[in-house]
Amino acid sequence: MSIAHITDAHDDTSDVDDTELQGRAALEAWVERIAALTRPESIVWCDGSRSESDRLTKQLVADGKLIRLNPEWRPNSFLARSDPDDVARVESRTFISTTLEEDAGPTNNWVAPDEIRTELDVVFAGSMRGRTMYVVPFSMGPLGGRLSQLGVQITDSEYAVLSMGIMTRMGARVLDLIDAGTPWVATVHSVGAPLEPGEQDVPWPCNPTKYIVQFPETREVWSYGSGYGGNALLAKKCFALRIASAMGREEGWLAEHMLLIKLTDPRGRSYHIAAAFPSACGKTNLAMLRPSIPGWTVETIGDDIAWLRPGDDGRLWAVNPEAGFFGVAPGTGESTNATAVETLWGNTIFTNVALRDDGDVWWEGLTDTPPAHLVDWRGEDWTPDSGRTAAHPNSRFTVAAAQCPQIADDWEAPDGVPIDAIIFGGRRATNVPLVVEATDWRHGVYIGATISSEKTAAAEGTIGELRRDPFAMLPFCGYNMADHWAHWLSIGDTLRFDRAPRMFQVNWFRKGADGEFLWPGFAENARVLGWIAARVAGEARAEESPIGRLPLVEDLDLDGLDLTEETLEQLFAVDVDSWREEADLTEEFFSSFGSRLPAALSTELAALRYRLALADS
Ligand SMILES: Nc1nc2c(ncn2[C@@H]2O[C@H](COP(=O)(O)OP(=O)(O)OP(=O)(O)O)[C@@H](O)[C@H]2O)c(=O)[nH]1
Ligand SMILES: O=C([O-])CC(=O)C(=O)O
Ligand SMILES: [Mn+2]
Repeated sequence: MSIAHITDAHDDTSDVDDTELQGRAALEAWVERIAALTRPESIVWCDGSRSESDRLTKQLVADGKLIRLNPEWRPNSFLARSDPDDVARVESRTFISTTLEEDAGPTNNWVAPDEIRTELDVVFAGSMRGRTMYVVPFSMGPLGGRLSQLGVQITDSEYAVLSMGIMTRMGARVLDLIDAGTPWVATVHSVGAPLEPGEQDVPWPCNPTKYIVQFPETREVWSYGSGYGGNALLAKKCFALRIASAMGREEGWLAEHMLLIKLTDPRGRSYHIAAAFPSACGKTNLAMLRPSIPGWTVETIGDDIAWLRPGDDGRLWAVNPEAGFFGVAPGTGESTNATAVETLWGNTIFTNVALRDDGDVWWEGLTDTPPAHLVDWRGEDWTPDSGRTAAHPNSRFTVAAAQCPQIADDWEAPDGVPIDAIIFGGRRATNVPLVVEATDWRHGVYIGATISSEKTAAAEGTIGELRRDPFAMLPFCGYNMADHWAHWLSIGDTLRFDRAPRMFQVNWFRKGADGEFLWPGFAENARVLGWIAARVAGEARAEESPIGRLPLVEDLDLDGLDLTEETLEQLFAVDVDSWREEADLTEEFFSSFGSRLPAALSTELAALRYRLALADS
């Protein structure tokens, strides 16, 4: 490993005043200050090189923290088994710390900055004792790109360093930009498990007490106690969504929980589409779709996060700030997401999947029939009749986006790609049709603001329970959600009306009376994308309904699908009574934002009720 320098972390530098420093000097002063607080044994500046990651993986394998998979099946790939109590984001311990509580809003856990800083000072004091502290400089978005931002993560987790190396553009080149004066976001992470001299480490150090604290006003993240992705890879949800959304609000752009794709129709016309679905609701799958309908292609740009900015041309431009995928393993297989399966051929870190006897990995849904014997995600023997899943439901893969066989040629375009359509979705067993188009931008913002979805395994809590998840940003918006809606409305005002993206709502998860999904989903979702593209091109009709514009069934390409009339009807049914109840719930939800709620959204709600009343008469 090339180590830029190792400093003696025990110098007392806490009285350094670094507020006047710029560039590298400011970075170094900050690193010294964190080291003085956390007291690591040594400091390593990461350069992002292959030799660095090779050295780290070797070290982790030797320490029993990673299992090297059989290189014959999966070269340069590893399995990590987390602590069984550190398997998902912990929303109850995730805080937005702003001076005023209203600036965090009713959907965030707010905590006062001075109060939490005092607490963090206590928990971080000595938290890295006996460990190495890594300094990880990274760029979100292509280095030097117009929509890109820099950050630095300090961490005492080698797993986090390796994962950040995959998920971001990490390393020495970022330091050059910092030297040149480019601003950067400071993020600090500790697993919160200091080692006493001679103490044996555990495979997955973490702490039962966790803090994931965002300070949007000073653009900082402090994360303690967890090694899990969303809590520990601070570039991702903490920075690229929570901090970046607040930055975007000040600077006139948007940080959203969205996948990005380039869709090409049989005539060779391309459309760029952004889609927001809550965690574990199909972003990665849609991002890597292989259309079932002939002549169409989907290319992947991003699978989780998009940064969007109005261009001088009146269009909305978007970039994927990440460089890798942190995807849900279960349900990813040849028949559902062959692209992901191919992407995972090597150079992948798997977390909490099962280990096969031949040294490869397995999870529910990878193949139809499980192997006769596995070691499950907890490290215990497993057979198909064990009565439990072999992989954790939120088990994940971490892999470079460049390895995706259908990555788009423009995925790293420094100015991003122009967006033609925005899709909102969620997991709804009832009510929400397969696809509906918003009548205009304002209605689209209303749809985004009222998204609700059944809970999944991506966060702690009760799976299946319905919760509001506006813009799929409930756990990720770094400021008052009502201000986020207002920001969307004002972004709409800056776009040229004929060039603004069209907005849609989709639902792959509607169920019939038998409890089965009505829509086959996955590759067949291309049929819905086909209709969306045709709407953008002005080539498909739509039927007005109280909740928006529905396709005429004859305009949907359903060739080769085995759907009964009745199923189709159920897929598109708009039940006025249930929508009245949705409207009542929306009113209640909106009222929790008090006077911060944009008037335009109350108007949209009133208009929906009016249309429902008309439909009923
Ligand atoms: N029935 C059905 N299930 C789907 C569809 N698309 C995805 N899923 C399942 O939904 C789960 C989550 O899918 P992902 O694509 O990983 O979801 P995600 O939104 O990327 O999740 P995060 O990475 O947590 O943000 C997987 O088990 C998929 O198999 C679909 O069209 N229909
Ligand atoms: O952030 C994570 O831990 C995983 C993820 O993508 C999500 O939960 O949306
Ligand atoms: Mn995903």
